[in-house]
Amino acid sequence: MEIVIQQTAEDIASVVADSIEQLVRSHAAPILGLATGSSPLPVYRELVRRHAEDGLSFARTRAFLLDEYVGLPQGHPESYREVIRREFTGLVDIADDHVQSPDGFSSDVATAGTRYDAAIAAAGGVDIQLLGIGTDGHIAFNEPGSSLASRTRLKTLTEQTRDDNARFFDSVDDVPYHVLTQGLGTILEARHLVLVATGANKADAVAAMVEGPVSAFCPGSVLQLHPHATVLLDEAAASGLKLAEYYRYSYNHKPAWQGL
Ligand SMILES: N[C@@H]1[C@@H](O)[C@H](O)[C@@H](COP(=O)(O)O)O[C@@H]1O
Repeated sequence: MEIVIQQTAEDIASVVADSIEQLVRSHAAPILGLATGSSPLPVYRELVRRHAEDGLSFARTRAFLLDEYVGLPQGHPESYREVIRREFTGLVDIADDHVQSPDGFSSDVATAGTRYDAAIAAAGGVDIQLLGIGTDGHIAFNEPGSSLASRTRLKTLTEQTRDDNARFFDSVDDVPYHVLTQGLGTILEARHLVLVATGANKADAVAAMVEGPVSAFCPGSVLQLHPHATVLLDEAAASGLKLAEYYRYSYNHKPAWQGL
């Protein structure tokens, strides 16, 4: 796992956008894994800017979302399908039918996960998977206790996550209890994992993910098992890391050709 500490969320966005741009320009059929939440928003803003100003095209790109609420009506503004359309895919030239999400609107949520994993595999797998982390250490919607080998499936949100996400709804009572989420095993199959965390409220979860034991108790810690995982942090999110100085030193001495 590589830890990259930057001053601001915009600095992080620029580094991540470089990596995505390199993939999208060089690959015949790039596959992006997209995350919702506020952490990746500066990355999306930077990609939209590069699309508008530098001609960065996503016409050959396909995208898979990490997760989706279950029980919201189709087209609900806070469904992750709508959020990603509003924040990113609707603002660039990626075809709408090239963006897929777990079908939280399905009458058959029990099998929706299996169908979603099959769709990702049929597309050839995800090249770059963007991730955030919840204050309880969850990635996508894999709450503490999620199997490290889990596949896309129905999960129940913790009260902490429902409280954290209440800011997007009129009240916490409107936050669904259930979600469909890529499993930790599904996420591990992406070729490059890129996790972004900013702010002091993420410092404990980041420390547990990076320097704690690999444990279902902190689902983000599963990144320690991936051969190519990059964690991008601002100073506040990195403030609980014991080896922060080493991570800075290592990144500063990285060969220029290596990229993320
Ligand atoms: N399902 C999403 C996660 O993918 C995201 O990482 C997390 C943190 O969100 P934020 O970046 O807004 O803190 O929120 C939600 O629970």
